[in-house]
Amino acid sequence: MTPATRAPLILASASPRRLDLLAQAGIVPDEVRPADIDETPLKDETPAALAERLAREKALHVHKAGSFTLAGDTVVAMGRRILPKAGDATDVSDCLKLLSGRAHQVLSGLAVCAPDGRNSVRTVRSRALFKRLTNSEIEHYAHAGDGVGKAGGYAIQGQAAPFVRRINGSYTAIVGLPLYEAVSMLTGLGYRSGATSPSGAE
Ligand SMILES: Cc1cn([C@H]2C[C@H](O)[C@@H](COP(=O)(O)OP(=O)(O)OP(=O)(O)O)O2)c(=O)[nH]c1=O
Repeated sequence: MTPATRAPLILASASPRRLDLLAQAGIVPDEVRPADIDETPLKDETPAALAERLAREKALHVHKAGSFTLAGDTVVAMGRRILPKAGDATDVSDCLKLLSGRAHQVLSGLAVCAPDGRNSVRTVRSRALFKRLTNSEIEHYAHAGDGVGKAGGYAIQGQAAPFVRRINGSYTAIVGLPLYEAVSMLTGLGYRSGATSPSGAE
């Protein structure tokens, strides 16, 4: 085994959740630099294509030669319909009315830029099924503030947890960063954090 290279890691994110999730994997970025990009979907862009494009753009926006850069993007969709990142209680309530009693997809774009110029991008797909929500549950949650700033207007790690009957895929992806895939991509491009690297079966 060759000695580990230790190029710095930049997390291209303003999301405290992404930082916390990385810390769970024993990875502490050397720098956190939010990427201020336009997140408007392109005409006819699919949810998966949007998540992947935004993750790539965020990573490229802040990447510096000689560093690893990691970025993610979460898109909540019902079929081809992309739900907004909720800006206020009304958005949260509109999203929950759509999500109530139905299944939706969570598309998690991931992008890693390596110090040697290589890039890796992928999308992780998860699915969540919501219970049927009462008007009072919707209004209570919308005014609690928990869903504001979240894709699809809810946070599975917060007060919306009891709304989720079932998930398929990756819990950490729904929270904001698919950890298995993120760590695999980083280590695949040569990042060494000192923490365990993924191995064996998924
Ligand atoms: C569905 C869901 C989304 N979210 C969050 C994760 C993301 O932070 C957010 C989706 O917006 P993103 O644009 O993916 O991320 P962000 O704007 O918060 O941060 P940045 O672009 O700087 O990295 O929704 C949850 O926290 N829990 C959930 O259950």
